[in-house]
Amino acid sequence: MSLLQVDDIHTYYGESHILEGVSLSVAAGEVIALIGRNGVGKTTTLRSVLQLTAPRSGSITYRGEELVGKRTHEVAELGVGWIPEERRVFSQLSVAENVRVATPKGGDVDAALELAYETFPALSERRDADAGALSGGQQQMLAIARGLVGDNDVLLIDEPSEGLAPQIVADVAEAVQRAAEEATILLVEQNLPLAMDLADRFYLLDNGQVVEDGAATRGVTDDDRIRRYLSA
Ligand SMILES: Nc1ncnc2c1ncn2[C@@H]1O[C@H](COP(=O)(O)OP(=O)(O)OP(=O)(O)O)[C@@H](O)[C@H]1O
Repeated sequence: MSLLQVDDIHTYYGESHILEGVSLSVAAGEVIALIGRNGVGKTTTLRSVLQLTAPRSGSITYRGEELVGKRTHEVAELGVGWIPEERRVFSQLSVAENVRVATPKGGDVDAALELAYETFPALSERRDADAGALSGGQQQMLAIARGLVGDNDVLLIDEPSEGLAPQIVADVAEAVQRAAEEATILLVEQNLPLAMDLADRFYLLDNGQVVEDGAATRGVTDDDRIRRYLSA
């Protein structure tokens, strides 16, 4: 049974019809990559799941429970975590404080810190540094760590490699892989080889519709049809 099921959703910004019947499913433990050119609706799909931009029609269920119609904080409370492209960390707080404030009320802060540091040893070394002083890759790790300690079973991760130098992208890839040991992941990623390395399956979006899906393998990066969809 799928953990997260998106069924024929139509999502708009005002009059602009952005998602035109997107369906996808994510099973527990999977890493799913959502790929496609700029502006095809990848971020909007994540925003739809979170009810940040609620679909006008269609259904999104999490553990069988309908999310459409819920408030975003209710979706978050069910265990759906969001790691937006802007890597939301508190730059003036230390690494440890960033993890602490992401721990749910009444949660075990020591256990959260241990999980964060065990998953990302680089964060352990910088635990007292201000988050704003971390490298881009380390900030991404911290953003993912905050998602993990927030008691989330699913993480929606938007473009984690965006704007990072190639040697740092490798750190981010490792961060996503480590997070995948703890949570199910729906990942938006423009870097096709990286997406194929990280994911079990992929969905390719074009103009607000899923046009391809399948197993995520390196062979996908050579597929002419897929490459045509991805070239601008
Ligand atoms: N707040 C908004 N108001 C109006 N239109 C928007 C808004 N956000 C996004 N759009 C439009 O919706 C479409 C889909 O955007 P979306 O961000 O989902 O694409 P994407 O596939 O994630 O691409 P990118 O990699 O550029 O983020 C684009 O045409 C975009 O211009």
